[in-house]
Amino acid sequence: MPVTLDKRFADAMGGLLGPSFPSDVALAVSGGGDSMAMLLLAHNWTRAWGVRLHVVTVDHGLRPESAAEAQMVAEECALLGHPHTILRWRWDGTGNKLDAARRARLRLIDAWRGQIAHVLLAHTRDDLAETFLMRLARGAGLDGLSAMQPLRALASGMTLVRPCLGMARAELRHYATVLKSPFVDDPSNDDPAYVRARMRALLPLLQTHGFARETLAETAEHLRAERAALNARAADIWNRFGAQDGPVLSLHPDWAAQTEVATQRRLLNAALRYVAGAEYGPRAAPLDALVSRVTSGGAGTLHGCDLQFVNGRLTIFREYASVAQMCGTVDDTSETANWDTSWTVKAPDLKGFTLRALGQDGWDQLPREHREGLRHRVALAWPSVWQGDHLTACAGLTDAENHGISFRHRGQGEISFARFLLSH
Ligand SMILES: Nc1ncnc2c1ncn2[C@@H]1O[C@H](COP(=O)(O)OP(=O)(O)OP(=O)(O)O)[C@@H](O)[C@H]1O
Repeated sequence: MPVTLDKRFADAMGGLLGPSFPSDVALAVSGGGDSMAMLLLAHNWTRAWGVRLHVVTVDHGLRPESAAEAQMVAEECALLGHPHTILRWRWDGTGNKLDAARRARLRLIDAWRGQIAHVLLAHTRDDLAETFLMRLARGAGLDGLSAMQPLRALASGMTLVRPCLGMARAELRHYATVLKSPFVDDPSNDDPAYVRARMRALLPLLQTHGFARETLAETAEHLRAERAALNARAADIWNRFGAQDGPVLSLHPDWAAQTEVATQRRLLNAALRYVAGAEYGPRAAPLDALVSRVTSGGAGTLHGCDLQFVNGRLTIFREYASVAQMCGTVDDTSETANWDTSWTVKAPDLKGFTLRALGQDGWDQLPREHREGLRHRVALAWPSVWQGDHLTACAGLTDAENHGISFRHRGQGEISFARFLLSH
């Protein structure tokens, strides 16, 4: 079996990232059987391709053993010769514990990865079937039911890669066992307090009534293909009618007449998620209302975005009201700071500066010549750097005008909307 699984892993990686592989990829390894098997598979694979692996474990501190488990992964990585990082997180006791941990994990890995775009996760065919059932129980639509994709670009520029989606959990655990890899079993995987664990327990029962796990996984894959086809149609419309100017998207007024409603919804859903840097799109009813409004010439706001007609084009940008409260003072000697998920601010030293949205008071402080050519409503939501009440720099101005402080939106280079649209 190990040989077969190595070949399947290599084929999956070739299909997802080939033919020219990135020089570096990150691997999220919890210490569980699936991700420890993935570590070995990736290790064997990189030997053939010369790709550098960077392994990361998030110690959630939710169980007393978590630090030792992270250490176990560190030791295995040392044996295999790959760099390993432990990121620590502590739950503040609010919200759903596992959900909060998952979100924090992605956020921490995103902040840690630096220039590495691809992060490999060890989700299996069993996870695919379980997730499908969970989403079905919640009455999800196409996006929810086809949620687990082998390749998923996030608005932040991080791309999640799931090369083990075609493999069963039992196969991966067997692989890890045969190769004598240590791994741990997280007891929360079987704790009926969690919905995923309940679905996991339900699957064998369903199987006896003719609902094969494989069929559920296949249905999820069929829906994924439908979703990909819809994304491709939306991308085609975008390529014909759309334009991106950093964080601002716009569409030629003819776009709506050429596009059926399902594709209009798809395109706007993706645009809202992209501009707001949101993990999920808006709910169906408000999205439908927005689509009918903007396709008949009206403006609107939804999901942290503002949609206005500017010079005849439907223009989509960050809504000021959604970022007006985001304000933080940098308290260490950092050269970079992140703002509103999609912006990076760089300066020789940001210590003591405050980062917030420009707002009307910031706009009023911009020299008149700097305001020319800027759009007031768009600019209000821009990140800006302040010293007390004094505006020092803001996005939309040149680095020289900003005294060497630079603002970079992830749409400027790292991940364009066109790319996001095809792989979200
Ligand atoms: N604490 C963690 N640190 C790093 N990566 C993690 C962590 N927890 C989960 N992951 C990554 O996310 C994937 C899916 O997470 P999930 O919680 O569903 O994993 P799991 O079923 O416990 O899997 P595994 O057996 O691989 O740990 C894992 O396969 C792994 O790649």
